[in-house]
This record gives sequence, C-alpha cells and structure tokens, in this order.
Amino acid sequence: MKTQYTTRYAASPQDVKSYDTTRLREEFLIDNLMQADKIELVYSHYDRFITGSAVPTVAPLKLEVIDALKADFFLERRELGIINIGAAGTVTVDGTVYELDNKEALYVGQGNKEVIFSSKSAGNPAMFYLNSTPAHKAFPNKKIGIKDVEVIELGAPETANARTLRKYIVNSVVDVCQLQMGMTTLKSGSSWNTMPAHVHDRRMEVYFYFEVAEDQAVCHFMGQPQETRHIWIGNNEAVISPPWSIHSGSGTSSYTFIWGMAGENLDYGDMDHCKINELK
Ligand SMILES: O=C[C@H](O)[C@@H](O)CC(=O)C(=O)O
Ligand SMILES: [Zn+2]
Repeated sequence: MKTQYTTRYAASPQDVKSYDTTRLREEFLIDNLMQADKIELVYSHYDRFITGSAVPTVAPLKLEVIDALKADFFLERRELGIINIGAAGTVTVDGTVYELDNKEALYVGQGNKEVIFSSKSAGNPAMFYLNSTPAHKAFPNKKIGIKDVEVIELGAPETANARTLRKYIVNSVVDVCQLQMGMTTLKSGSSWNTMPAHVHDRRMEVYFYFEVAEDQAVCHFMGQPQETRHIWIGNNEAVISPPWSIHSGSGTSSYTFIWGMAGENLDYGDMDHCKINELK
C-alpha cells in the first residue's frame, strides 16, 4: 500500500489547556508529509478533513481508498483540492491528464474513480499537497493556474505582516461543496501571517508551511484567543486548527503557507477577528 493514513480525533478547548508540548504536537502537528514515492494522509475528525501529500518519482502514485472512508473509491463521497509545490507534474483523473506546474492547483469533484499523480522528472519531482473533505454534490474538475487565482494584499511592513494572499479554491473561482484553499506568501522583512488573528467557529482550518529554510522555523500560535499555545514548525509541516482556535504564525525568516478549510459555510470572509492587545 502506497497510500497510508493516520487518524486524529477532535479535542475540546478545555482539554487542550492542559496539554504539554509533546501532546500538543501529537494532536495537531502533521510532520510526515512530502515523502518520496508515498501518499501520506491524516484523517482529522474536525470536519472529517483529510490533509496529505503525494510525491511520485520514477513511478506514478495512485490515490487508493482508505479504510476510514468505508467507500469503494476515495472520491465516492468526497472532493479533493491539490496544489503542486514541487516541479512539473501531472494528475490524471479518470483518464483526463491535468498538467500542474509549481503553484498550480486542481479541484477534483466528487464521483471521480481514479486519481493518479506523476512527475515529469523523477530527479526533480512534483510535490502535491492534498486537502479533501466530504462532498454532497459532483462539481466539475477544474485546473486553477496562477492567473486564475484571486489575489489580495494584506498587512504592512510597519506591523511586520505584509503578505500576498492567493485564493485558489473558493466558490468565486470554482464550484465547491465545502473545501476552500489558498496560499499566502510573506513579503521580505515581514514575518507574521494572519495577524490580527481570528477564529471561525464555523470552520476548521489546516496550515501547511513550506519554503522554510533548513535552519529556520515558524512559530505557529493556536488555542482560544485568551489561552494561546505555540508549536514550532519546520519546512513541509502542517498544523490542524480546531474551529475554536486562532491560527497565526511568525517565521524566523521568509516562508509560504497553504491554508485549507471546511465546515459550515463557503464565506471566506466569515472570521471573528481578535484584538491583538487582548490575546493572552
Ligand atoms: O480563514 C482564513 C485563513 O486563516 C487564511 O486565509 C488567512 C491568511 O492566509 C493570512 O491572513 O495570511
Ligand atoms: Zn482562518
């Protein structure tokens, strides 16, 4: 089996208050992504959101159904978002080949039976980041290239949070059931993402940090706004954010991250902002 998965259960904010560093990392950090020749998945019970990666080298990788779904095929009752953070590759969905270059995305709708990942060059592979959520309706597959994304500029150099946010999979770009995905890039000299921080009790979210230099890290903040905790994160690591948690990070140098979320609504702007000077 080249498709492997582990399960994470949902935790109440009351319990998480008492977690030590090890427990916090066991529950929320995903540190096994982007392994060559494997499809690694983490099935979270927050909104049944699956976070994963596929890194094909010499041979293609097929997305196999996992036992947690008790389905005949992976997308029987799910939709899938894919963003390539590596070199050129292809995703073949029921025989249709989609070419995905670096930072291009593909939305795959519910009902597709076969998803196969390939790299153009085994020595310089594609690195596909995957998010999947339950779906109630079959929407068409759609490639989202760099010209198709919605771009917003946020923050300012004075507050060290100047960044460019790109919305790839949102319902103004592609028809979706509940998945939303995008990418945020920090401007040189800025370190804070998602500051002012926010919560959205309607949706969980996963942040996947990449383009973090080998000897650097991102300090990711989570927890209820007046009860925050931090997790130090390295390159190609993701962190699960429960609906009741803030999700914000500051890097020791530049980095990029992919955000993915799912839950009650499709309104990207549905966030309850937290006052910076009230965080604890
Ligand atoms: O609910 C939305 C998400 O947390 C992110 O889109 C926020 C983000 O990328 C940023 O502010 O840098
Ligand atoms: Zn958010």
